Amino acid sequence: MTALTARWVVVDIEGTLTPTSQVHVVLYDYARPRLGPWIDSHPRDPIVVDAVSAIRSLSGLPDSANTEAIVEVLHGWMDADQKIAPLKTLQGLIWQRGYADGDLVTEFFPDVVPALRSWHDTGLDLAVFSSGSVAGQVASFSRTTDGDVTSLFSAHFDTVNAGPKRERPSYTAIAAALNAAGPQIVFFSDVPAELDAAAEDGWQTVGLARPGEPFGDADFGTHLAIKAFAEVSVDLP
Ligand SMILES: CSCCC(=O)C(=O)COP(=O)(O)O
Ligand SMILES: [Mg+2]
Repeated sequence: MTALTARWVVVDIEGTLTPTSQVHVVLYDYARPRLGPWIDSHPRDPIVVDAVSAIRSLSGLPDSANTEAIVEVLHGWMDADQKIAPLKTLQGLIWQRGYADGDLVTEFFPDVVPALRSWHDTGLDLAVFSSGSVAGQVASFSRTTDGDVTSLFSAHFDTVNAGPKRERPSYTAIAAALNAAGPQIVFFSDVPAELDAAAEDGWQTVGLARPGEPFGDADFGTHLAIKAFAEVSVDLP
């Protein structure tokens, strides 16, 4: 067991809290057939209008491109697992509805909720930094096989309110928003490049090398690497 001290615990979602298949299979399969109908049924929702306009400009589609062409771009991005902000925004809205309707339930790795609860009970503050939109994050924590765990988290960050996950300025922005210095934050992620960016900003970093996951055999370099949260303790200084 490795003992860490921190004020904030910041966690990634996919590959860290949930199996990658929870996102790539369950959530992506849910979103795929609903993207077109969602765009067409929300023609005046400014969030949807802005997302569609960003998709057009990022993909080089003309203003006249119809929903079918936009959905084709979105499916291509999903197939390539490109976590592009307007796609994540639309997915988040669809998942929010799916969780509210009872169609979706999040399944965490078994070590996750006991660790989150124990850190929260110890007095640590918990936050999320994921490519999934804040709306999607909150919805996915509201209906899980361990119940509603939204109250464990005091802050949520995504690529819109913080920035890309593999770039240092995103971590600088999050630390500022949390009113914390980098060394007071410990970040858990399965992606070494994300840990590198956080470490550049002075954060403590822990890699999740979960067996069977895409980064289960990755080289975590100088980052502490664990297979499950039970291998570390985090306490207040
Ligand atoms: C309901 S949030 C789903 C998470 C998601 O969409 C995603 O892309 C996960 O990426 P992460 O940065 O958490 O690895
Ligand atoms: Mg991840």
